[in-house]
Amino acid sequence: MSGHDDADGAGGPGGSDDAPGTGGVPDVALDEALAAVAGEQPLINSVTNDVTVNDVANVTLYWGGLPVMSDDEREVGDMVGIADGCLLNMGTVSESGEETMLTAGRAANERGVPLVVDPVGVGATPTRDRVADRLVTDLDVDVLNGNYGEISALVGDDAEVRGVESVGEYAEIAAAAVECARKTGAVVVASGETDIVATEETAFEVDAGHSMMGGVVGTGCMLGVTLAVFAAAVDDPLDAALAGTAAYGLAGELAAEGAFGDYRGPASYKIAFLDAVAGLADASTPDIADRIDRIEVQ
Ligand SMILES: Nc1ncnc2c1ncn2[C@@H]1O[C@H](COP(=O)(O)OP(=O)(O)O)[C@@H](O)[C@H]1O
Ligand SMILES: Cc1ncsc1CCOP(=O)(O)O
Ligand SMILES: [Mg+2]
Repeated sequence: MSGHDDADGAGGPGGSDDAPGTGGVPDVALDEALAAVAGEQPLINSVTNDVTVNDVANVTLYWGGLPVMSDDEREVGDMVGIADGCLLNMGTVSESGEETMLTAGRAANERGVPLVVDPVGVGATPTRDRVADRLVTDLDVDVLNGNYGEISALVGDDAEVRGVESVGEYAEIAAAAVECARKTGAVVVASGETDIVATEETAFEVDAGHSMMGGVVGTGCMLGVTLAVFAAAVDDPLDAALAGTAAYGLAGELAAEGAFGDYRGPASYKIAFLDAVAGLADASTPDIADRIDRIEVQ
């Protein structure tokens, strides 16, 4: 595992710690990030929802990681302790599941295992607001992903989350993502037509993806575990979030272009998308620098 506490200080592909690339954008090498994932085969424990659990497991595997879905209070701490990354997705969280997520998250923090949180549906109900608040308050989260509505709701901005769906317009999403990063200490990925990756200081726009992705249940969940896989193999959480978000969007584009077979609608698109995730490293090693722009946020 590489984790964030490696002593080698190599910083992984690219390097936000080093000289930034053009326009203050970190110079993240996607081919190196994909190779790091393939080389390390990170074990990712996902405590996730009942709806998309199988997709989350397969995406872990297709990037080159190893999935495990331990969510039993008796063993989850041990499993996370030997893992290289951990995802907490609260999509169908129960009362006992909430405690299990906190146990898993604490084990990740104690062992320096990169932790990703997807607060699915936060903003939709008071229960979800309370669970999400506990996760981001009690745990040190490395990367937090949610759709525009969820990220806006987390910071108390106007948001409409219907069930797990983001509804409405979010003109200030970059500012909300930076505020969310300040509140949680995490690198924040706000997903939507254009993905925003934010730190406490700045925000980046990642121009990758396809509208077909919005018509498949679970693309947000699969983005979450993608971020866990990249965070496990790439030392810096910002580099990992940028590489993971861009790689995921590129897979969505390749699938939409038909590079992994014809599709007839959202169901067959999903299969092509999963194949694109599995085949991205061999299909191309694209330069993602021209897909990432810095956004000025106060
Ligand atoms: N209209 C769109 N155009 C391009 N990419 C999209 C679009 N809608 C969703 N996506 C992509 O689908 C993934 C999931 O995003 P989103 O639908 O916001 O999450 P969720 O499923 O959690 O609501 C992200 O990678 C996002 O970039
Ligand atoms: C429909 C649904 N209900 C609870 S979890 C879930 C899946 C949400 O998936 P995503 O956040 O990727 O759209
Ligand atoms: Mg989601």
